[in-house]
Amino acid sequence: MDEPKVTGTKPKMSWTRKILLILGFLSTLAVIALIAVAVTQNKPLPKNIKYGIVLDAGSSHTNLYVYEWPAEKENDTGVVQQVEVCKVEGPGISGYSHATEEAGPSLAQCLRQAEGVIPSKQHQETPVYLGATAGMRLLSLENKSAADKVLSSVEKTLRSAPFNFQGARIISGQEEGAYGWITINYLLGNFKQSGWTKLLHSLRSISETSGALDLGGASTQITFVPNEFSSESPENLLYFRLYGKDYLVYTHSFLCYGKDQALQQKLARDLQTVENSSLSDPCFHQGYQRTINISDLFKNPCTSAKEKQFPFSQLSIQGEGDYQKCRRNILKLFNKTNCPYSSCSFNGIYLPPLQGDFGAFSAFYFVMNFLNLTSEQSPVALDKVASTIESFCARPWHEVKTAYRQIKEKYLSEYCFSGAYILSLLENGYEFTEKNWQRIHFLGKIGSSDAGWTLGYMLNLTNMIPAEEPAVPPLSHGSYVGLMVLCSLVLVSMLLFAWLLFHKPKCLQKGIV
Ligand SMILES: Nc1ccn([C@@H]2O[C@H](COP(=O)(O)OP(=O)(O)OP(=O)(O)O)[C@@H](O)[C@H]2O)c(=O)n1
Ligand SMILES: [Ca+2]
Repeated sequence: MDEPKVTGTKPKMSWTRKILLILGFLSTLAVIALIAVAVTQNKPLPKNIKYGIVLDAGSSHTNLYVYEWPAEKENDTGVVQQVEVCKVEGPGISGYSHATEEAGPSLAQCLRQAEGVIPSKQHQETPVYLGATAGMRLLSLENKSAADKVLSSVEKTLRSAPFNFQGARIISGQEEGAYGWITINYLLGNFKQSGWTKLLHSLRSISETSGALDLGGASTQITFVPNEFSSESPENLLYFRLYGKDYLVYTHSFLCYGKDQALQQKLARDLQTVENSSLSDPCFHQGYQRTINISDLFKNPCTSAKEKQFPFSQLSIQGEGDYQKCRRNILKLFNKTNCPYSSCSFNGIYLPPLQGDFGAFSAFYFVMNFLNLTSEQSPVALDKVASTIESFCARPWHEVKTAYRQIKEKYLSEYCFSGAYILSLLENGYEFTEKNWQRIHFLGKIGSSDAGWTLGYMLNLTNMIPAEEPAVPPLSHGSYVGLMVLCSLVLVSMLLFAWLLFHKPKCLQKGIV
């Protein structure tokens, strides 16, 4: 049987169609190549991590912080983060005034911990700094040679660690305030905004910085950018140029107004009025008792002026748990009578009108956090804060002790005093009102980093905050690849559309579908 013959010939492809097909094929190839190049060639380089160590030698204890950041992004804001914190066992380094050679070895365990966190091949290049604050400032006023010996002991230990020792020194109160302010604004991303956030911020005019409130054991700092510039008290003004912007910052550090020294001051003053060796104290819980050596009370420069002879060597403190009385008692620590400037906080110290938001950290945070008063979702009003502290102070000591067994007795017994002191300092000292109280944010950490002066100190000493804004690529790698893919898809769609226009496939011709 004859095979049926195929009739008719295949229509010849027109030249236009052929060219279009080739063009389409080549464009698809080009798009694939473009995407491949975008993804591979521009892939961010493998991260090269750098490390830095700062020891915060505070009056009550020493903390060691390890920070890390990607080497390529050193000058960006918000790239340095805390990866480790180690609390040194025992007292702050100023507590070694009678055994100065033991100050350094007390840091050894935390240094070993840092060795475990940082890859060994990077130990040598990792800078280590130690900054001592108010405890050492006081020791150096009281006994300069003991303070020097403590610093030498600490230096010896730090030099024997495998890191790159960069110095151990007492930082000034001004530096402590300024670096705390730099830290929180760096971490909050207030210094530099890029791209959309910059536009958004300028539209909402929120490119402001946040003030910093730091409460330590021996000193307290207040730092912020005031609204109006005044040259009344130049020692309280600092000038910074950061990321291309000028900042005039007010700062003051009150030595002896940290929470431990404020309590010492209060006790030294109350002692002047006692007739026997017993003192009723409204700032401790009812049923709480503590005995202190009178010679210890007058040992440091915060209290030494009040020293006199007493017919007893020990003082027995009995708690009364009376918040209102405690507030009145604390008020006497703030001398508001004479102010040589247009406005003052207390003790004749210049304070410009308070301005903007404040981040309050260290003991401001520890105490308010213990009292459950730090919620950012529903900020607690000033009167509610006061009533919470009042009811806490009114609880008998045995009840408080059983309710918070896990908390160190030294801390727990002082939260009533500390709560009352914080309110006195903020309300009476700095004159925060019901209204601007709402602008205080109690912060422990920002992201993974503790709020405090150490990060700002390291950023400054490693020149990681440039004066001028560094040039940044307009697009991030992700946005670049995304844009590439989008453009390619648009291109392919257009080619497909053009092809469909010139060569209508049969299925799209009228009447077939
Ligand atoms: N969970 C905690 C931790 C600490 N504290 C107390 O908070 C105070 C301040 O602690 P800190 O900010 O660490 O002070 P230092 O840095 O040691 O002191 P300074 O900055 O004045 O040198 C100390 O009295 C400490 O007893 C507290 O009540 N509760
Ligand atoms: Ca401190």
